[in-house]
Amino acid sequence: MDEFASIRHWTAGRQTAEWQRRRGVTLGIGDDAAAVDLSLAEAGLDGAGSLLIAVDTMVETVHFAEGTMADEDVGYKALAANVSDIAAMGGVPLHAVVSVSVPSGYGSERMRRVYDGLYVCAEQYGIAVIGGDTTSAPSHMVVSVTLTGTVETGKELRRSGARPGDAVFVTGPLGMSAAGLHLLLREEAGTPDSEYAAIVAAHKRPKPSVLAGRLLLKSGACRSLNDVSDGLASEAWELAEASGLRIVLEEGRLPKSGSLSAYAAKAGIDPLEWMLYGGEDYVLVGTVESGGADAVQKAFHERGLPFYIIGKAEAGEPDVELIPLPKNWNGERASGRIARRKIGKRGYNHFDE
Ligand SMILES: Nc1ncnc2c1ncn2[C@@H]1O[C@H](COP(=O)(O)OP(=O)(O)O)[C@@H](O)[C@H]1O
Ligand SMILES: Cc1ncc(C[n+]2csc(CCOP(=O)(O)OP(=O)(O)O)c2C)c(N)n1
Ligand SMILES: [Mg+2]
Ligand SMILES: [Mg+2]
Ligand SMILES: [Mg+2]
Repeated sequence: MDEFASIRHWTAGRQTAEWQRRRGVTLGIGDDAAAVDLSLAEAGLDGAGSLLIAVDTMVETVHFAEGTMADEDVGYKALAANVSDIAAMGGVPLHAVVSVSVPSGYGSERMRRVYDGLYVCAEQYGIAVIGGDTTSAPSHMVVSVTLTGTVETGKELRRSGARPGDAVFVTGPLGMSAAGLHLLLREEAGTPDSEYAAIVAAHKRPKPSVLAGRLLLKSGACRSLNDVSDGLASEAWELAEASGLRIVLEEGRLPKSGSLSAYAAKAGIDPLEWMLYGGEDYVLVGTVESGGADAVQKAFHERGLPFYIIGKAEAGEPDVELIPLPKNWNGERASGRIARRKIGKRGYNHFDE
């Protein structure tokens, strides 16, 4: 199959013209560029919209490897990682443009499976796939997705809006993806123990919450927002630096799932390592004005969505600190309080030595 037949094989007949038209697409895959009527794409917003644009790339051996992700999972997660960035602006995802670089030995069927997963994600989040690019690659696969979205103009939730006194929250459990990756890289038997299905699923099929971002935006109480791709510590640092303040997290409030605890105990690893520095959680972290925190939490719980207050923002130089659990005390107390621990700007960094 040549390049053009392959592209048709991966994409043709996946989404109806009506599905695309509802997202403003007037010209989809097949010409020099796609065309979108933005006035249609804004439907559903509470007022005039701005265009959001994000791109994230997945590289074989860096983001996935044989044994950690099936081909379908790669396609799904390449799009889901971008959905997470649109959600982190309080926006609604709309259109995806997909670039793939494929080693010649991989064959068209394997890429079709990548697209099977990608279209599952597109269906789940209401996204129109409108174009892309295809090249060969020397030895490893690269999948890059550009995703557009829309958000009420001037209302997008930025990293820079936190203020001293805000409550810091996360919208889901932490560390599960890193634990799942640890298991997948070490599992010799093949099929992992079903007890750990949740951490494996968190790694392969993250579920970013667009609804969570929309609730935060509509609440009027959310002041800053980010998504957790590189780890809570790294993302909290981004909020602290963008907003110019100190973020103080409480270890005892960080949401920890049962399957994470069980697997960490088995692996002999402190789960806090994964919760702070693991990454790929694709939950949202941000701040709400403290007086509005209860109402936001109620709105989340009414919709069956998790919401955890995990700390607070304080005036000061950009910094991230952790109030440890009593078990981690070394007996020290600073001015009558539990000694806080500085949290380094550590997380997943592509250029770490
Ligand atoms: N090669 C690049 N050229 C221009 N901008 C970039 C490049 N790589 C990243 N950025 C920008 O830098 C910022 C941080 O990127 P990144 O850490 O990848 O964000 P995220 O973790 O949300 O995906 C984003 O605004 C992104 O658009
Ligand atoms: C085989 C393999 N090794 C390591 C990882 C862990 N990992 C790779 S990239 C990454 C961070 C997130 O990816 P990035 O490209 O930095 O996303 P962004 O911050 O741009 O959203 C993590 C934790 C993995 N997923 N798979
Ligand atoms: Mg990125
Ligand atoms: Mg992000
Ligand atoms: Mg990153």
